[in-house]
Amino acid sequence: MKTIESLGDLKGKRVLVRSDFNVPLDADKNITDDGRIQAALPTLTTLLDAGAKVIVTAHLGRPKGQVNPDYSLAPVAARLAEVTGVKVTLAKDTVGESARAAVAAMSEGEIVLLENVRFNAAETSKDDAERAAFAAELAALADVFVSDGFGVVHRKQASVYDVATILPAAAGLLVRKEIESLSRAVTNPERPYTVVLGGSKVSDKLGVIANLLSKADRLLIGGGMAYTFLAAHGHEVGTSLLEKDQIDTVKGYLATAKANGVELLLPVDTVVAPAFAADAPATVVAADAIPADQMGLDIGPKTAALYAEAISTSKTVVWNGPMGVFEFEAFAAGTKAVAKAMSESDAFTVIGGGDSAAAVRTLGFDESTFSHISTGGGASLELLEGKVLPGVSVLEG
Ligand SMILES: Nc1ncnc2c1ncn2[C@@H]1O[C@H](COP(=O)(O)OP(=O)(O)OP(=O)(O)O)[C@@H](O)[C@H]1O
Ligand SMILES: O=C(O)[C@H](O)COP(=O)(O)O
Repeated sequence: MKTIESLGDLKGKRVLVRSDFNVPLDADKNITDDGRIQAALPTLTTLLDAGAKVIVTAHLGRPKGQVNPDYSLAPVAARLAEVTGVKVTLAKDTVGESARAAVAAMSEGEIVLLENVRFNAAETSKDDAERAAFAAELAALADVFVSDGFGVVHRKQASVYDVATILPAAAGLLVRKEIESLSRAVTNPERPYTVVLGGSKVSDKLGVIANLLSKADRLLIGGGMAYTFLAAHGHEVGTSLLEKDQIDTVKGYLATAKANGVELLLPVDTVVAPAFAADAPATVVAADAIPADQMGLDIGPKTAALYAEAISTSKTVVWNGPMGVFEFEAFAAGTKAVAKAMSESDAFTVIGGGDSAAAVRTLGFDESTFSHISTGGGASLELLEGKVLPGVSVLEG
């Protein structure tokens, strides 16, 4: 991938940077986890120090091509000014009059943040010509392009892909670091190579599981998706999350794992409750004894110990998706146990994805005890699946 250095002397140049500032906000629009903003800083400060005029484009949520103040990047602009210490101007639009005026008025060493790029329907359009026309308007604001929004490099969107075909383009430091770290786990991992998968949606992660059955030595399954696996084993799962239409596929995975010699570990016990609520009474039951009127909301303590042991004896560990409903204290122990085992391990440890990364931070773990915490959810999963990502391949050459 082309580096920022390949763009030459950037003093006085207008540099368009695509960042991923899709951060979680509370009801009062306070940023609850600014990990993605912090992760963007190395590239932004490198460009600011080089005397560039830094124009940042980013999205927040999925406003579906409509201007919607609920999805304004205003909270991000304020935080960006705090953490960079430089002047940050939020343009009222992405490529319109306000954006052009802000860029024309900016000085070297300053940032202009363009308003949510997804307020423009063309950004995510499936029509190549429509996207290209919008990308040309973005490109007209700048001299060169730096792609640094790792969380969106799996999207073939105007501000990620098309603009890189118009302007001289390079990968930012975050995109490089993410690709290097995740590649180390995907190609040639030190073994035993263990992948811990959790979260709520089995269907979203089927492609990854299929791919990992020929790559990983151990697969540890937790979170909401575990119950579809338990059902495939013939266990009753009560009112737990269950994707019935995936049971046959999952049965196939269990057979492939056996045939390939992959250790596929499922919960042996689980924490259940009568309702999905923070104050629901929690009970530990064996994985084959889930009561009909209860739902599994976390892996149980025996499972947590087994998974921690499997992690501690591995040389590469990749984790995506929480082991339980960690947002509720009563169901956070499984996620904490996995995070603790990873943080204490000497292995190359990668946390892939939004919710798991946020879980690690909100549960109070020191980020430096993990080898790499990815800022990308879908993007890191697609890399694990072995897919070519459009926002990466466009930077090669
Ligand atoms: N047993 C369970 N029942 C219901 N929900 C669960 C269960 N275990 C975990 N979850 C929920 O799964 C959610 C995370 O699922 P998701 O698949 O989106 O994870 P992720 O892959 O880390 O996210 P991202 O795609 O942002 O990277 C959490 O909000 C958590 O509360
Ligand atoms: O949150 C994410 O994973 C990225 O910002 C991508 O968002 P998207 O799934 O809406 O494209």
